[in-house]
Amino acid sequence: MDHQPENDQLSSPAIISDRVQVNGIVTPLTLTADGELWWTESGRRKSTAVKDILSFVVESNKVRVKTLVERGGGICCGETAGDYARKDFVFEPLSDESRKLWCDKLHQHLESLGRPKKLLVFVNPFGGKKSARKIFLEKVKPLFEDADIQLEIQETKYQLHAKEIVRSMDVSKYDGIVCVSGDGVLVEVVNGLLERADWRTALKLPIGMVPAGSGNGMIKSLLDTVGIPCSPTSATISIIRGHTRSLDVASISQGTTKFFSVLMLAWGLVADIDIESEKFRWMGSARFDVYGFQRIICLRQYNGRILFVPAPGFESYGQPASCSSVDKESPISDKELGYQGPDAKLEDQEWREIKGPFVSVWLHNVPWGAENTLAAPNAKFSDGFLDLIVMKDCPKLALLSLMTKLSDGTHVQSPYVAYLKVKAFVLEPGARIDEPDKEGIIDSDGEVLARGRRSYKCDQKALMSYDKLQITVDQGLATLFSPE
Ligand SMILES: Nc1ncnc2c1ncn2[C@@H]1O[C@H](COP(=O)(O)OP(=O)(O)OP(=O)(O)O)[C@@H](O)[C@H]1O
Repeated sequence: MDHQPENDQLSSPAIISDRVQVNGIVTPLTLTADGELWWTESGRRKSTAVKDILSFVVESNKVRVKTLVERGGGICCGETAGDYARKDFVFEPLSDESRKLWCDKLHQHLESLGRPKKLLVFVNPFGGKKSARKIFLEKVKPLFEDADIQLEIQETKYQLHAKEIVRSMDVSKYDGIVCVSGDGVLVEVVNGLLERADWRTALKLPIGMVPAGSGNGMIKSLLDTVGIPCSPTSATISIIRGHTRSLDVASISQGTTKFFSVLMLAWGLVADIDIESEKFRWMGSARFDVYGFQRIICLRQYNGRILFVPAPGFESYGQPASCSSVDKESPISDKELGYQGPDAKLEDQEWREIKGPFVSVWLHNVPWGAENTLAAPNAKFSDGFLDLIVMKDCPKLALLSLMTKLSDGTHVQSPYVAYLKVKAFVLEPGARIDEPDKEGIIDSDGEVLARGRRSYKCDQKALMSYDKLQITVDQGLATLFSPE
């Protein structure tokens, strides 16, 4: 016998409930305020997963609802991808009037969700294993189309192309920007938005990531935080749902030159592995492990000094230091319209210092540096602090074992690692101790920020010189599409 779902079985009130035909059988169908569809089939009650109606179309007398259900749930068959399956649910209202009412209610429900309607999508055909185009066409575009999201697609043609577009685009035309790429394009987008005169408004535009690079640290951090596997499908679904979260932005400055970082800054071992392994780009993310092993066997140490303003609770790290080497913020000229970095009174802060030699200095904004690297397990997206991971002297065997611990973040428990949170940071990079005529590389978000003398590809120009640079954090400045 057909029966309506009991109200206490529904997760939220019914928006509409009516008898319809499903697979030729008349059954009650209910749409709840949470976006669940309930119907009975062969005497059993079924439901789609909450809030996973993507869109619907009317096909003659029938209504086709495009849905996503969690793998293993529901009854329809369709493509299974990640933890979700795309399924169509088709029903036939018993009258024209009922069909119109269903369409109105489904439309109202979808409108109430605040999902993005138009997105600018960057596809980087060069990132990672050069598969972004394929990922976009096979995994991303069909889902966006099913969700009725209008796309403006832009393949990036060269380095900084995305930044160039973002700097001058009409932000009011879009509900978000999507990067089908690695973290490099995301950083370009954030920097492009911050260089605009209207950066305050522009930064409210949510940015979504679909993993198609080598590292994919940002999207891994976003999805892993809520226990979702890092896949193009889950990333696309989280963009479709339209939830957002704010993200701290670190301003790195050297004199009047500025760079805005959202992922990390590395100097020493991590930077050398990240940048010098580019010659193994064809290996995908395995390049980091292979080259990492090589770098530890021939370990380098660097002279230098770091200064930092510790977050509350981390005041015991390092030694007290004077703020004399901290630059006062440079005055803003009329020509500089973009964001100038946070208005922090650095000279009034309690600075501490650690002197070299260093094996590695690593600052992290989010937990994952790459899909297999939980660099800073305690990092938060918008706590206003950067996690600092410092390694000084460390035996090679211990270092090799630490490499294996990067995948679950337990490296920070090692007695060879100092792990703390900082509000501001100064790096004074020095030369290698084994070959003092050679210097290192400073890497921010996977790109070279500065190259020292006789370092890898030292003839190529970088944004900053291999010299003192200063970092401050602005809490929650950028906006990301996020699964929750
Ligand atoms: N058509 C292109 N040719 C060459 N480089 C490009 C092109 N389009 C974009 N780029 C540059 O490719 C660089 C790397 O891109 P991306 O971050 O997407 O991949 P990745 O470096 O493999 O991944 P990750 O940053 O996550 O490690 C960026 O600096 C970007 O500017």
